[in-house]
Amino acid sequence: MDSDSDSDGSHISATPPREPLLPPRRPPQRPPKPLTSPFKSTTKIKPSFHSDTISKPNKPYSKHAKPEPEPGPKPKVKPIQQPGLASPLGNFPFQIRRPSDQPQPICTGRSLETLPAGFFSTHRPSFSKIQKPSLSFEPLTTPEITAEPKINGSDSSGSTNKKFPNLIRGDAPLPPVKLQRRSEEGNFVKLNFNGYKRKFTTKGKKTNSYSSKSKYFKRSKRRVKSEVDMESICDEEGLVSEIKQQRKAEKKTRCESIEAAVSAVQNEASDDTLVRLLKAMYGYESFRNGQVEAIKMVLAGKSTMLVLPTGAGKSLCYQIPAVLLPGITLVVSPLVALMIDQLKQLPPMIRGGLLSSSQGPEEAAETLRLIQEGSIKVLFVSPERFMNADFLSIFSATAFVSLVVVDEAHCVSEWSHNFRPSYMRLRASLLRAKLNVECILAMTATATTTTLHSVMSALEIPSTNLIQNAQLRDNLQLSVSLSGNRMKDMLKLMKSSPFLEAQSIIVYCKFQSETDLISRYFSDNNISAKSYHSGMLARDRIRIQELFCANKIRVVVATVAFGMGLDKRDVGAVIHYSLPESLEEYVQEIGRGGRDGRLSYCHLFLDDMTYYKLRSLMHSDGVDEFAVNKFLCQVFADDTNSRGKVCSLVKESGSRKFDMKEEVMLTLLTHLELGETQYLHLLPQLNVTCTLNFHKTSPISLADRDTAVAAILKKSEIKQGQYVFDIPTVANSIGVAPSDLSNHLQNLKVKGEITYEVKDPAYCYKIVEVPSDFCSLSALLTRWLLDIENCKVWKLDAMYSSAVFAMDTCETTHGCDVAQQTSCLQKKILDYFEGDNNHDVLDKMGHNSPFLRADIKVFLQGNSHTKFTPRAIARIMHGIGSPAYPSSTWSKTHFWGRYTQIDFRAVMNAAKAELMNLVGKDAP
Ligand SMILES: Nc1ncnc2c1ncn2[C@@H]1O[C@H](COP(=O)(O)OP(=O)(O)OP(=O)(O)O)[C@@H](O)[C@H]1O
Repeated sequence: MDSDSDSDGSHISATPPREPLLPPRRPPQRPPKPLTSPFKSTTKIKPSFHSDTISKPNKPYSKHAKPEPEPGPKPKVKPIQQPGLASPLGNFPFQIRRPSDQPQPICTGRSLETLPAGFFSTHRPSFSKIQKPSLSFEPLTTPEITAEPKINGSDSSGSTNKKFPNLIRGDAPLPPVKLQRRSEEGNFVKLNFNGYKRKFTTKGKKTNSYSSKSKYFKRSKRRVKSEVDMESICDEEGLVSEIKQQRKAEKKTRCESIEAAVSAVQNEASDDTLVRLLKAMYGYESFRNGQVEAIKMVLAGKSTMLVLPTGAGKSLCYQIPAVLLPGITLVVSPLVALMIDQLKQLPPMIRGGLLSSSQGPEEAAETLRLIQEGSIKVLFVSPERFMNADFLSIFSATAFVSLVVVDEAHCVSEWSHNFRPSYMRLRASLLRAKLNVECILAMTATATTTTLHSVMSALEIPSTNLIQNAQLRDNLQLSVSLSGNRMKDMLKLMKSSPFLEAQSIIVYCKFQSETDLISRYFSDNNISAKSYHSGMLARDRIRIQELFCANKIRVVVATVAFGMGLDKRDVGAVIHYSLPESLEEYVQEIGRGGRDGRLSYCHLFLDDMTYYKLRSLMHSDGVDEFAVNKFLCQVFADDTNSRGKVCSLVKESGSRKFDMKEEVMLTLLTHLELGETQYLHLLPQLNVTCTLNFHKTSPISLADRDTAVAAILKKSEIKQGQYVFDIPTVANSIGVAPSDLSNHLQNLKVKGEITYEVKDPAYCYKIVEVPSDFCSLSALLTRWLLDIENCKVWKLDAMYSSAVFAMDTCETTHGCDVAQQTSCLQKKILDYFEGDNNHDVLDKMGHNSPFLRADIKVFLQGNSHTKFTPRAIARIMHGIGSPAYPSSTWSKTHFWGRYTQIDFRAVMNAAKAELMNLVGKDAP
């Protein structure tokens, strides 16, 4: 089963350590469809995206039983220095007035220049000839922030020609580019415009393949409704048909102007022609910083790393190429909710689709049909899709990919705040091999220099192809305050200017339980608020987001699950009730504010208890070398002859056995696949334990004509008349993939031959190479995981240090007032992003306690029947549950969470010493 993530996007649960995690909800079951198999029965192979099925057993086998059918440049950023007005809350003398009612642009553009037509018809664009490449990781110049209103992010406002701090120089004219084409006769314009014309001529019909809810569909409905209204007023005067004619003519004109703009770009992709297309497609007057450069790079077939602030308009940088390039633009996105949002935001002339594991088979089949038909131009997928051979095969067989867009590209790097093992699969070599794609566009709003290095290296993006603007917009006013009672202080803040006037507000909390508590508190105090977190039903989350976007709810109190990709323009304030885990997370979250270019107020409440709690949580993914060693022994079946074998690792039991989170096991398995040596090949995840009943034909007779059934009979245990077996074991014995066996079982089920249930979700893999030295490999992997753990701790400390600096040090050293905290925080943030993950940060943790060893000793004596590792003891003392020592059991001890203020490693060392002591005493 593919596992598209729809979580908070973090290994760490958005639940306080004391609360046990709820199991994930299963999607509703769909009626089974006949699937193909490599076995005796012969049906045509169809790609399947649902390989596991759970069904209730039918009646057991009876001879007479009947089968039952089943179902660019970093803008100089100038600190905002506004005369703040005193707030009723002593600490927050915010300014009430917005500087202007005019929308403020996010960044300024620059003049666009053109090279002669045909420049690229003889040679590939050579940017090096036009602009001087400089090192991409050079520190950026000191930012300046200006709160001056600008006109729609363009230089037309008369802004100065700013220097790009990176490679794509703002002062250098960019050449037109020759479009990347597969073949000379590629009729891609026609293809796009088929889709486009359909959009404009079939009113109210589906546009994007996820379009039952798409805005275009809704727009059409609205249009129809308004037409009905008009009808009642104007019918007699015969105006209705006139209006309709007029609209038709408008659409035709628009369509023609886009068509003309597209062919102009195809003749010559110059700044002018691209601006014309921008205007025709979106109605925007000019490109924002970095956009035209990125589009040109992509059109020239050059892989590009694009780092622009939140809300700067990164999506447009793949949408325009998608219209111009011949094949499909594949957008890899980390969250299903994000994909849906992006799909909805596609302009009408771009037909989009998405594939996610939360879709039903019919929906997925319809999307695949559209891909094969060539109608889909932009396809959104999760990175997990790249493990699915059926998915990849459609691109080698029928459709081709012109461009792969890696959205939230920082997830590729283990040094980012949001590393996803599934993103490791997005290597340039792999994408080239599987999709035959040359051009990759990686986009992010938040990446440190270290993160950028690793993303660009994985995606093989040359350092000359980095387009980077300051990762912070200049219309966010930032402030921090220390709070002893955050609830009360937050209410005060909400009831005072400028928060009182803010139209829409997002409050970010760390834990799900906090969101409910706060939204209730707000509601009790006459502030319309709703909570939002990943533990809620998807439909409730969608509803809340819709109500918020329609201004029916003023405040959303959310965990990190809310907001990624949210493009509500008028969010006037973002409040952090809890400290974010990193500056990246902080920048992403405040980035939801002020997307209309107007000033947005971002306040952070700092409290030490949250910091300590988060600091403990940063250690919840850590593992010890001996656990990794044990894990490797199981993965490779402790057998040097297991090469080529298909194996599985049951998630739940494995996780308990090695005391490792499932996500950590997946990280290790992915490293074993994609590291320097390929030890294994990961297969789609499956439920591996199958309990089966025969119904129509006797098992023996069926086995006579079905090799899979024969193998099942050989490898099963019979329990209460049912056949219980391990799917990979049976698959191994007949040399097929576990997913093929699953599909075959489903076919037999549809024919009424069998019913079965599957359980035990597991990681499946094929062994490619057995490591020769388990010890050194486990040492290497542990070191790597430890570095990741340390990096997370460092990121939290950097966030905390910056907040403390702005609130405290900055005030005393530089005499800043609250309004000027913006410049202090901005400086810290920009330094952080330009640095290399080794800035000095505040160390607030204690490193010893006179009672620590004594407490550990008492704890061990009281639990002498249980085996502990130093890490397990430290986790208990820090109040973090783990698979083998769950909080449901261990939070009952009064040592639970007692030492959160002492550094985790110091507690581990003390625990190690006490354990050694104990062993010494026990020794004869
Ligand atoms: N050149 C432009 N002129 C005016 N508006 C623009 C321009 N380019 C993009 N926009 C608008 O800016 C808004 C934000 O764009 P988009 O969602 O692509 O931002 P983003 O960079 O992906 O942000 P995030 O990283 O926060 O998701 C959208 O409403 C988009 O239509």
